[in-house]
Amino acid sequence: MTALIITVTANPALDRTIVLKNFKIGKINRVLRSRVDVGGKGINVAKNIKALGGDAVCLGFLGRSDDFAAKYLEDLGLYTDFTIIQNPIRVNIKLIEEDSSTFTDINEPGPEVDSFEARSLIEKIKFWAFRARVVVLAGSLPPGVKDDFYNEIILSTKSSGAKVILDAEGEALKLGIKASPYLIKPNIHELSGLMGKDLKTDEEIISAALPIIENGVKIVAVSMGSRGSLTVTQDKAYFVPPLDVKVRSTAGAGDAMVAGFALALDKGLDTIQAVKMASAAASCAVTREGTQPIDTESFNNLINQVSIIEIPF
Ligand SMILES: Nc1ncnc2c1ncn2[C@@H]1O[C@H](COP(=O)(O)OP(=O)(O)O)[C@@H](O)[C@H]1O
Ligand SMILES: O=P(O)(O)OC[C@H]1O[C@](O)(COP(=O)(O)O)[C@@H](O)[C@@H]1O
Repeated sequence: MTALIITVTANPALDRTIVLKNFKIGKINRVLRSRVDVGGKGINVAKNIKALGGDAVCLGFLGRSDDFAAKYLEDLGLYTDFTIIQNPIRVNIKLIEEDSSTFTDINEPGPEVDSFEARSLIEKIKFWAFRARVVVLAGSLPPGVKDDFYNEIILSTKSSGAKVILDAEGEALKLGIKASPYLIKPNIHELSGLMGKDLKTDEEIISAALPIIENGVKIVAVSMGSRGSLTVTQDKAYFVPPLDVKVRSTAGAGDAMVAGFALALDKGLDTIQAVKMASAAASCAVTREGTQPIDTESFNNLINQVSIIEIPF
């Protein structure tokens, strides 16, 4: 078997996207249109890897009644090996207000997971990591799963040689970083939360990223929403301004970015190529409502428009 990309989604979700003209709080709101996507961070990463011509195996938790979600992913051509748990996955609301182009996420905590279920996912990940070049650990942890979940996975898959990408927040991110994943992709709010202060300037972001790199993480890719992204390595920092696209929904932009990085690492591309793929994928994602996969044609178009500005430090 050739090397694969493994994505782990501990907290999958059905993303219900609701489009309104404008949200009137305390009133009846009529929905213009809506859609449902099988999502959650690792799953979105896998959907986008597939859309870009790669292969991925989706691991994570799915409830006993959620086999439709696995079927949906298999119909997209993805491999799945979910750990089946008692309780069903959550529903997350993605609210789009057309008039103001405002995007609001309302995420449920997710199903309760017991320690036996958590242990069996860890064992599955260990098995698959030895068949993978890249392992993506992404998203929140559902109730019952301990904050050191990602930390334990990173440590226990080290000997596999697979490169781990971690996209998490809060304590799970903090503890995960201690195990030195290859790449982390916090957004600016998540990195600010980690530092305990609001990071605004490039200099502040670079200063926050460098100690993380000194501790063993190779790449800190910080997404900054409509401001683009800043990717920091041991000796270089690359700023990518946002591309000029029509933004229809920001949900899933970070996941598309991670998909670009994962695919680039899987292909053994250098950091500049990886940043290009990640940025083009993220820009593609914002042009589509909900967390549907990106499309190859616009990706191929946008990748030529990515400009990378090296920031000296
Ligand atoms: N409003 C926006 N306009 C243009 N590009 C955006 C916008 N929001 C996100 N992006 C693109 O998607 C990337 C990831 O978005 P971000 O919101 O920072 O991630 P996350 O979804 O993880 O919070 C950004 O670096 C940028 O390239
Ligand atoms: O696990 P979390 O942090 O609650 O995030 C889950 C949500 O994030 C998404 O994966 C989108 O993430 P991004 O906007 O960060 O790319 C949705 O599919 C899902 O509803």
